[in-house]
Amino acid sequence: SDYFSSITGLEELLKTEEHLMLQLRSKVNGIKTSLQQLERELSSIEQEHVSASKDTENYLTNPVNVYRLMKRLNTDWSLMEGRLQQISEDMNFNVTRGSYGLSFPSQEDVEGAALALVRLQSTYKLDVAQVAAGILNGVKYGSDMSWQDCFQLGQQLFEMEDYNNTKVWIRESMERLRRHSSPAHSPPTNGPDYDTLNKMETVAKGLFQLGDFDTAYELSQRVLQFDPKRIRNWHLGDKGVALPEESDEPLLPRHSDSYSLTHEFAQYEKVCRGEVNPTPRQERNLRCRLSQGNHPFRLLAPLKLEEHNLDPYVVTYHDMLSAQKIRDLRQMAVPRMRRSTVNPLPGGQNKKSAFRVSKNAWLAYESHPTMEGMLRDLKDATGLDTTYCEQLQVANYGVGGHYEPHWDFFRDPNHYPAEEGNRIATAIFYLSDVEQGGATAFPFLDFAVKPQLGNVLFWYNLHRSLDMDYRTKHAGCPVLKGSKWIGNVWIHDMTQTFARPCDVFRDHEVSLEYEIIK
Ligand SMILES: O=C(O)CCC(=O)C(=O)O
Ligand SMILES: [Fe+2]
Repeated sequence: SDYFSSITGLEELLKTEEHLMLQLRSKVNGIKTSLQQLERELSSIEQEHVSASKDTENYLTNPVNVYRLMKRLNTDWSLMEGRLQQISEDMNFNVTRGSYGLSFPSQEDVEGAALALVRLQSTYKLDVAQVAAGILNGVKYGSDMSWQDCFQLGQQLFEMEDYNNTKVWIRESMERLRRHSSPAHSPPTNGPDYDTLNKMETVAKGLFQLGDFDTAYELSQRVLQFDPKRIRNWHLGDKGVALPEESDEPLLPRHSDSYSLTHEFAQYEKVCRGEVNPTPRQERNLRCRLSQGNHPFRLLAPLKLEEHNLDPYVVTYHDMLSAQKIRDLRQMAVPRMRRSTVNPLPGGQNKKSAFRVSKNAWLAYESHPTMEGMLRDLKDATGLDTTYCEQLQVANYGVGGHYEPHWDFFRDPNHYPAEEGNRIATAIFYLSDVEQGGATAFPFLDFAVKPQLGNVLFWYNLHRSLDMDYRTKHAGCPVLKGSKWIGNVWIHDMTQTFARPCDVFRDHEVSLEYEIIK
């Protein structure tokens, strides 16, 4: 399960499909050959029979013919029976049972994939007609979706009780059917199967109840066009139009989670879309410069530092990791990747969540020189002591994968070892580019950072006083196109007394107002 949460899983599914394809192809070819043989034998009998019927008397007075007729009926026909039996046995093809060891998506996967699409639609304000045409933000990628594809997605969303999106996709489906097929009154060439017709009927009923009469009417007319007999079980509606019988259960839209309705969430989505720009006053103090960091070697090989924000301090170090090292890292991580979890309540179980859709693996720094080098470079760049770091967390987000706004520090001291302290700083190594979407967004700071292979995004989660800095709330925006890889380094505070000493005054009040969700 969890195939929808990252690209690595999806490759398995392609392999499954390839296996099934090859199997079925060889079956179909085998059946074709047997049928051709059967065809030849049958037509030779037919020929013989025709010539016998033309002159029955002459035929039956010839002993050879008599013998052949006997033999045909006695043996040949039962041979045919056997052949046919064999063919029908060959026709058995059980997709899941006959494919031991193959990966299949679960119902949860299908739902996850539908949710991802809807998430992208709403975060990036995508036009459904464009998405269906395979166009993302003006770039044409895939092929068009058929009316059936759109209907299937709409129907899936209907089952998931996401009625607003149901309407949008069913409308698109009908629009496509109208455009690509014959007019409604002429008989269709290739109609949907019985099961799909049932689903169309159910969704049509639902849309009536939801008040989308036009789409419901069009959908039900299509059902009749494909299967006119169904009208027998329908009733006459208001304007003398036949409608599928309504069910009496009212449709209540699924309770959408309250966070997605907040002003804060709207701001987050804006930042993901790149709709907010830092004010000139904010930007005036920001620089891109060469920095020697905290190590004399960096005089020779200075760091390319880009400041995003000074308080709280958020910066990018450019070109910190070569493409080759990144390839090695990702390779090490792949076999260990598991669905990412979140830990929402103190003492609670880590849980899979729609809040965070990705896969990750934890790797020990000591296990490879590349990772040791990453820590060393971080230390040189920031001056922080790296004695207390969690293992490197490599994460992969597939299309629609995301991580909703959160803080990296732990609010409950039980969540970190007392001798290590809280997560004072985060460094995200970008292990890939992302074609569209997937930025790291800071909704309270009004900017987002686009992943760029080899760069490191670094910030302090805590004030100098080690109080939590609530302004550092951040998120991984949904990936619109591409596959996003990151390596998270979390540095803890216990050994930073000299690296980042506290101020004379406790400086945490500025961030307190950001603790409350607005
Ligand atoms: O994916 C991102 O850009 C952010 C990831 C993140 O915040 C985290 O893993 O804690
Ligand atoms: Fe984070």
